[in-house]
This record gives sequence, structure tokens and C-alpha cells, in this order.
Amino acid sequence: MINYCLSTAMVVGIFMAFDKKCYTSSTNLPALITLLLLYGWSVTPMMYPMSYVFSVPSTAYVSLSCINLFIGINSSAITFVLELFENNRSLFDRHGHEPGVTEVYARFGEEHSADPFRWDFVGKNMAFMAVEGFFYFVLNLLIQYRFFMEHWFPVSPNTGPAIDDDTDVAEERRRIYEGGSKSDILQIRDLSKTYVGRKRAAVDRICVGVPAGECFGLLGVNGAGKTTTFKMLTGDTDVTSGEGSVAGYSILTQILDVHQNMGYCPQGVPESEIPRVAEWGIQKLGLSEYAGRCAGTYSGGNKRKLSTAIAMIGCPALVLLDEPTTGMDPHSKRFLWNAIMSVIQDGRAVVLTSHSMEECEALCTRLAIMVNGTFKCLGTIQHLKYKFGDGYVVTMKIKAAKGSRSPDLEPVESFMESSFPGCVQREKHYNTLQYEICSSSLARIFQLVVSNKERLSIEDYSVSQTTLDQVFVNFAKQQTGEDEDMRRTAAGRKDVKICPTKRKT
Ligand SMILES: Nc1ncnc2c1ncn2[C@@H]1O[C@H](COP(=O)(O)OP(=O)(O)OP(=O)(O)O)[C@@H](O)[C@H]1O
Repeated sequence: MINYCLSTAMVVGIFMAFDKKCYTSSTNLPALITLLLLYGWSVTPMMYPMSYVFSVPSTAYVSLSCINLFIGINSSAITFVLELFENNRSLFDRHGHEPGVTEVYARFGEEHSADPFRWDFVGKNMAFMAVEGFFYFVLNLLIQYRFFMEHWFPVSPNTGPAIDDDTDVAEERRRIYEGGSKSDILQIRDLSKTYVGRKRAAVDRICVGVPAGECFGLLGVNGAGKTTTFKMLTGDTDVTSGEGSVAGYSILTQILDVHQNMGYCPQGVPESEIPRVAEWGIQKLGLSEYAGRCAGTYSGGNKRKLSTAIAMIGCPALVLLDEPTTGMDPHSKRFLWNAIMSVIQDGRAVVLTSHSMEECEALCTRLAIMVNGTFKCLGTIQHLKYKFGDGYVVTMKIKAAKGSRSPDLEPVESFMESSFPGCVQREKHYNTLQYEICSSSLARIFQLVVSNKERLSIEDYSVSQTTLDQVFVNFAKQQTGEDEDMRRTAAGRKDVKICPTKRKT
């Protein structure tokens, strides 16, 4: 705020000075230019520590710094403006106050032009700004390389070794620790993020490796930490602890190389290739109809297609897609899925977040469900369904007996309750019944239903495995807000643990 007040004062000062032509004088102009350059040197590095404290993305930091460089000025510069006024025929003079130094000399017929760089004029201000710039530059380096960070800013309270509830998550962590993921395109090791002012980590020591040709799904309810994970990988937010690498380049120290290897921004396309690559993206995502229009006028779904096309340009080793099909119609969705499939078939890696289980089933080779910043389960969809699914869903259509207008469901209901104790009736309509059975094998369900089909007037039936939605919903119940989390801790309550299902064979 102070900086911007001073900036405004400076702009006003410059306009007034133009009136007196003091800035255009040959002696003062070099001093003004030097001052502006020094101002950039001294103020710009100040923005990085601020961007860290307020979690402003680095791109915003660069723009803020540029704006500041061009319109801002600090207190040293204000002093400089006032002194220039005094040195020349000044404002004070115009208002009937003491005349400036130049004016006094002029009255005696002598020409006087003081050296604007001398120490007691603007020299001291310039020296101060040079030192200030050096100081903030060193401070930036210290922050970048995390010297003394634990003492300056609160870091993740979870600094000990992570304890995984799930065996697959623990197994993946061990694989990463033991170096088994060296050939993976994406490697994440104990990656954590705690936002300033937050007590709980948004992402808490996650470990995963994504090899070439894999589409890894990141599932979780709102606020689970998916976007924060992506932002750390793209360098949009700082990593609190842990590390990650893309195609062997560290996200902590080689972010420019990381960007070259990830579908994040389309760098590295030679100028001569741009028309061909743009046409390829337009065709790939079905945007031909809209190619001539400004991107700002696109519908939400088309904007998403465009972002996906941009992420795919340059054939990056890793493509990150944050809810790519949200808001798309079913046709466009399938079109986009095909485009993503072709990336996987090319032997590149994709990490996507989605709230659509259908999408994950269609695309993901493996997925993890994230709750409160940690992975609660990890594996192939079939594996997760088998491990955490609640058994099978049996749907039956009952036909009406001869001479009767409506089907009698009661015999089927009694049969189900006696044959599968503990089964849960999920739906009951005019001629349809649906049950969830946890405590029986697939073979036994088929055997009993088939042998009683005629007697119970079952016209049609189907047996399916628990859906991924059900697995997800079970885990999603564990997600808590930060306040709730603190209340739970105070009350000594623990999260409900989702255990793998024990199956009968
Ligand atoms: N800039 C921020 N400052 C403070 N807290 C933040 C910030 N961004 C996210 N958070 C918090 O971090 C946690 C994880 O948020 P994140 O956006 O990563 O979740 P998400 O899983 O991507 O959710 P969604 O599905 O809604 O996109 C949330 O508790 C959120 O409130």
C-alpha cells in the first residue's frame, strides 16, 4: 500500500516536473534513467519473498514486478524528485517561496548546474537502492534454496515418516524409496504442501511413480489436494517438502527443463512447424469449426478442448490434465478420451484428475484415491474394486403370474433374505428388485438364482461387481475440513478406516 501511494506521488511529481522541464535537462536525464534502473534492481527482488508469503504463483510475481518497475518508485526516488525541484527552478519558487539554487546563480549572471550524481544530492539514494537490491537478491537465493526456512515459515507439521493405512500405498512408497521408479517418467517422493496460515497439509507426503504408457488417475472429493499436487509439479506453487521429477528433471531445481517435458505450456515448437502443429491440435480435438474464432468466445467445453490440445503440443513426455472433460457433452467427451488414449499409446504418460468414475474406468491404468492430502488406496481399477468393493449387485426383473395384473415381489424378497443373510435391498420398483450382496461368492449367487428362476417368476437377471463409485464414496466419507479435523483431534476421535473386503471363495 505504501509502495503504491509513493508510486502515485511519483507519477504526479513527474508530470509537474515536465512542466518545469527539469527532467529533460541534459544533466538530470541520465540521473533519472539510472535511478529508474536502480529502482528496478532494488524493488523487483522484493516481490519474490512476498510472493512466497502470500502463495502468489511465480507468473503473477513476474507481472507484479514488471508493473512495479514501470510505475512504482520508492521513498529514495521521492527524495530525488524533491531535490531536483530544489536544484532547478522549482515548484517552491512558483508559489513564492525560496528560489532554487540554479535560480540564485542565474540572478548573478552565472550558469550553475550541480552534478546530480553527487553524494549529498541523489548519490546516497542510488547507493542505498544498489545495496537494497543486493540484499533482496541474496534473500531470494536463500529462500529458493530453503536456507533456514523451517525457522522463518511454518512447514508441514507432519515431518516424521509417513504411515500408510493401505498395503498398496505402502508398497508404492517402498518402491520409490528403493529406487524402483528410476525409469518412470514422473516420480514423486514424499511430496508435501502446507499453505501459509494453514495447520493441516493440503498434500501430505505422497509417493508415486508413473511409467511411460500409463494413465494415472488422481481421484478425490473437493479439497482433497489434487490441484495442489498438480501446481507443485508445474511450479505454480512452492513445494513445502519432498521432491518430484519429470523425465529425470527435478521440479525443485530444473523447472524450465520440467516444463519442456510436460504438457503444461507449448514450448519448443520451431516457428516453421507452428502452422502444422496448430492444425494437428485443431483436428485432434475436433475444433475445426471454431478455429477462426477468438478463444475467449469459446464455450466452457471448447475451452477445455483447447487447453488439452495446448497441453499435447510438442509431444511432451508427461501430460497433466486437471478435470479435462468437466462440462463437456458426451460426444466431445469421447472425442477427448480418444485423444488421451492416443497419447498413452504413443508411450507417453498422463496424469489426470476427474470426478467421473466412468472417465477413470475408460482411461486409467492405475489410480489413487486422495483423502485429506494422502493416498488412501492405489492400484488398477479391477484391483480396487476387488479389494474395497462391497461384493456384488444383483438386479432381477419379475414377471406377473398368469391371470394377475402386477408381479408379486414378496416371494423373491423372502428368498433373497433367507439365501443371502445380510444382503441389502437397494431398489424396489414395479417389477424390479436390486440387492447388494457382500457375503457370498459369484458362483453361489448364480447357482441359487438360476435354480430358483422358474419358481420365483424371474424373467431376467444380472449380477455385476460393485462399481468404482461405491469404492470412491466409501473413501470420500473420510474427507474432513480443517476445522472438523481439529474438533476430531480435540475429541480424541479417529477417522473411520476402510478395510479391504474379505471374500468367500
Ligand atoms: N492458495 C491457497 N491457500 C490456502 N489454502 C489453499 C489454497 N489452495 C488450496 N488450498 C487448500 O488446500 C486444500 C486442497 O485444495 P485443492 O485445490 O488442491 O483440492 P482439490 O482436490 O484439487 O479440489 P477440487 O476437486 O475442488 O479441485 C483445500 O483444503 C484448500 O482449501
